[in-house]
Amino acid sequence: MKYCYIYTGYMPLGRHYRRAMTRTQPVQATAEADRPAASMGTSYARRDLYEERQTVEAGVGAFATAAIPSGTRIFCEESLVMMTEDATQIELYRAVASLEEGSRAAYWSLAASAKPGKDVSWIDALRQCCERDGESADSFNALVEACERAWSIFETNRFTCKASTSPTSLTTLGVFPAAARLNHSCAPNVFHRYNPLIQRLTVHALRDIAPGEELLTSYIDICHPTPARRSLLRHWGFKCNCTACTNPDVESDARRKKLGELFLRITNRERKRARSAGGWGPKDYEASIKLAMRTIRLLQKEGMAETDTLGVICLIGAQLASLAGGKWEEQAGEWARTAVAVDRKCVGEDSMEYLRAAEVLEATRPRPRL
Ligand SMILES: C[S@@+](CC[C@H](N)C(=O)[O-])C[C@H]1O[C@@H](n2cnc3c(N)ncnc32)[C@H](O)[C@@H]1O
Repeated sequence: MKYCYIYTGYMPLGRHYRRAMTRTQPVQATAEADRPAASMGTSYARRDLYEERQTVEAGVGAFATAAIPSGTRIFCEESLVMMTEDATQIELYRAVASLEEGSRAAYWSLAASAKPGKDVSWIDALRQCCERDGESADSFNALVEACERAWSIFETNRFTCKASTSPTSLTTLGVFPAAARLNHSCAPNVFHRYNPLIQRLTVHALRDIAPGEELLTSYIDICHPTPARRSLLRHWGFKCNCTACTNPDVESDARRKKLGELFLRITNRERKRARSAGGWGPKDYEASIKLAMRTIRLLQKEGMAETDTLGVICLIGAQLASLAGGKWEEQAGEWARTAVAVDRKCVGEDSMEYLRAAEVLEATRPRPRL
């Protein structure tokens, strides 16, 4: 009988069970697998800038131990495990069990507060494998428990690495052991994003952070009013006590709701423009540019000008204004400069977002007359 080390000790991992698990899809994300290693850089967590500490209500958190200037990259981390959203508990367990010892211990040490999934069909599949292998009921129960714990840790700590872009594509999620200690706020002071070019999760300071402040990221899209944010955060099993949630102000909620709507309208119009194959006229451009303007003003009013959302809208606005030309040319340059500055701060110069913004900025520069 083969044994595989997991957090509870040694556990039987029989012939059928192993075969059942190897039949499943590969667990490591493959999209970036063939990128050259040279572009990936190193992994680090700036322990010289922060420390992990127990909090009163939110488990372990990360706290600044030095002044952290806005834009500082605090984490640049490889994932321990990366799975597509359709992966089963068994597949996840297999991925964790196959980690080298240090990484496996790091995984099992993470918080587990997410509730078990509703779909329990994987338990039947596991039972059949265990029965075929002649495993005892105790072994089977321990294995179910291990799979459930692996799942809860994953659901508690995963960050989105590749968002689904269509109904047929799947979201990829990863667990990053140091960044996993970041607690949530709907008024965050750091920003996280997976960078596929370097295959790392990066976390940047959104503003200057003073020593003693907790580093807080947002697990969700914050362009939602308080009740909607609360509902999204139920997944992590806590009620957010950040400034935006404890004093929900009607005007702020209305602004965040409006921001969500405007964002959707702009992105839908952009999709339409992409399908129009150059058939857009000046009025279409003007309507989209005005939507971008309204969104940017609202972001500033809501105190969200520090977030990456501003960079996204400014980039769209800059592209539209540049294409519209004429009276919009100056605006195109201004928005492109803002997008470059926001992306440098939030995701860094090695990110796709920054490179795209820099390209748009270059295109908006006035051409010398011949
Ligand atoms: C990614 S982990 C963050 C690190 C975690 N606190 C730990 O001890 O390892 C997510 C979990 O932390 C807790 N958490 C995060 N943000 C919180 C907050 N604002 N208030 C209360 N609990 C929070 C919740 O239990 C959540 O499921």
